[in-house]
Amino acid sequence: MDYSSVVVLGAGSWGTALGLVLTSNGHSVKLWMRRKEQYDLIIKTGKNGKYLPGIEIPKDIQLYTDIIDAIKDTKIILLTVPTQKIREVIKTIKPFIKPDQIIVNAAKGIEQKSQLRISQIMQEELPSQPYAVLSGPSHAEEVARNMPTTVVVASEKREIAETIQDVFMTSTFRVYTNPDVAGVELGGALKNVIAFGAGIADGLGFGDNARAALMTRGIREIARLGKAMGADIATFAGLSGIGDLIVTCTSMHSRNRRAGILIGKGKNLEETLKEIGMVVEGITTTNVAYELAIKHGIEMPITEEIYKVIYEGRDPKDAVTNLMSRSRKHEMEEIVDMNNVEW
Ligand SMILES: NC(=O)C1=CN([C@@H]2O[C@H](COP(=O)(O)OP(=O)(O)OC[C@H]3O[C@@H](n4cnc5c(N)ncnc54)[C@H](O)[C@@H]3O)[C@@H](O)[C@H]2O)C=CC1
Ligand SMILES: O=C(CO)COP(=O)(O)O
Repeated sequence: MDYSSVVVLGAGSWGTALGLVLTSNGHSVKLWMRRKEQYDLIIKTGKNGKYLPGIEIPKDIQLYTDIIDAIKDTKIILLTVPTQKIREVIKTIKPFIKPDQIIVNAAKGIEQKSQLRISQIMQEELPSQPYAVLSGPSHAEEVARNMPTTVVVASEKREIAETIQDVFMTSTFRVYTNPDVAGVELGGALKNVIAFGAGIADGLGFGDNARAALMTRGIREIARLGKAMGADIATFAGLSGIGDLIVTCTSMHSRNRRAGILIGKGKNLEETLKEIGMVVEGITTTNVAYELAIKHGIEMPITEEIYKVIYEGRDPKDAVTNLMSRSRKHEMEEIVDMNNVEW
């Protein structure tokens, strides 16, 4: 089968950058955007405004504002709208989608209302549709400049994962496969919470030690929740787990980290989101992760403190004090049974 035609739904930073990868790989690419002003701006300037400054959009990328027109005659539908809008987009295309069109999700989040991952939304809305998720350490700003990047694509069906691997792979965009859809989706979503926290630490004026602590203890709590939710714990040691956590906690491209920095410096949430001007998935994911931790009985102290900062107005300095003064722990507490270990 010919997989050379792809439609990208969502023309923000990520959708545009992935559109560039696919075009450079010889695919025919359609880019759908909801807003006519954005369409007009790209036509007029050849660039995508604030979403990807300084990057030329090749004329080969066909622009659409009509989503039904856009998905026609394509083999792959790539989702790059913010997570909370994905169900709305799927519902819109549902009556028009063909059974062999593969949905590839590249958004990183969990639906707030239902607490569902994107593959679970697909199960509800389009259960027979072929599905894969693409995730990993990959800032749009670098991908759009052909800087070496590695990602992972997960699907329950090996054939689909390998098809999507071939479609995206270029000499600068290397794609691995993984069967663990839950792990890849959860790693990509939950790292944004920790990155937001790492940003807060930076905004408070802390250093590399605090960031390393948040990343190391953060991946542990991500893996704890992920395991309870059916993911393979090994996935969190991979590109969509620790890999994405590293890039998001350390890069100034990260919207989540930058938002955290502003909060750490004393801005409120409204000012922060306005200043970032792009989706900060970690805000809603913090809320969902906090609730999921309670539901599954999992200790997630970092997530809990970030939740209280965002949603209950806790002073970030108090959040740090709380984390530092927790009762003493064994580093491997969930692996080592302290009552039964000779030590
Ligand atoms: N920017 C990046 O480097 C990366 C982003 N992602 C993920 O990709 C997803 C999108 O992120 P970005 O492109 O950064 O966001 P963005 O804020 O740059 O763009 C989001 C786009 O979605 C559009 N949009 C908003 N509401 C919509 C709706 N109801 N219907 C249709 N379109 C709508 C906006 O107009 C905008 O064009 C997020 O889940 C993010 O976590 C994943 C990897 C890298
Ligand atoms: O997921 C990302 C990089 O892999 C993008 O993270 P931000 O949304 O924080 O920019």
